[in-house]
Amino acid sequence: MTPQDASRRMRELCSLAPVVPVLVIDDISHARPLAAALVAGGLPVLEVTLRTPVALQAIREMALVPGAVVGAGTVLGARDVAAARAAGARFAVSPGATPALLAACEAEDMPILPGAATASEVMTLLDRGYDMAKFFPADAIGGAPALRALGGPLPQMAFCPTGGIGADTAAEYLALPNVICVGGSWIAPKGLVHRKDWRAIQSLAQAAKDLQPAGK
Ligand SMILES: O=C(O)C(=O)C[C@H](O)[C@H](O)COP(=O)(O)O
Repeated sequence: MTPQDASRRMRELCSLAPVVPVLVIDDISHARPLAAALVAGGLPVLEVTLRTPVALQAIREMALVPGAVVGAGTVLGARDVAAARAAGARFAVSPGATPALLAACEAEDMPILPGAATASEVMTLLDRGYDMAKFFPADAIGGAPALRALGGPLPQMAFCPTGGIGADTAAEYLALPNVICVGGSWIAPKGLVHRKDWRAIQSLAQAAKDLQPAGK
């Protein structure tokens, strides 16, 4: 898959809803009901981080939920790409981007949302043919003002900012012309997941789906 095709696919997926829930699953029994609640709330694109022993199995199970488009997060290298692909992940997300990671995704036909935090990192991705990236860790590196500033000289790169974003700040990012969607874990907080409060999570998803860009 070419970088251009990968970015086109990621732009399509990121256009399906304003928020991509970032999920850390440590109990496999949570996978299906959690995905069902998020999809029912209007957030079909789900990122399951490869940070727990059951993450790959969770991707497999969540992919069976009608309407869910499940990808793998925390994809750091070729081994993760192969494992994510075998589990049925439809896309990969990474906090950064290395030549080896990008080459693996291109070879394995895995659309990737690579991470970038600086102008040079954005330029490196643009040089390779990518025009959709994750801005990470968004809040810690300057938030919406930093992303707005990057959009001045580099308007051709679109972003999904992630990292430290919450219900209170998401709208500010969504108002930027270079933001298609935002990512975050606030839609599926640990406490609610452990209490299996799927109804509350569905409500959080619904509120996130209905987010209006600030000032628009
Ligand atoms: O795992 C990855 O690929 C990451 O880059 C990290 C995630 O994007 C953050 O964990 C988002 O989580 P919050 O800041 O809690 O919304």
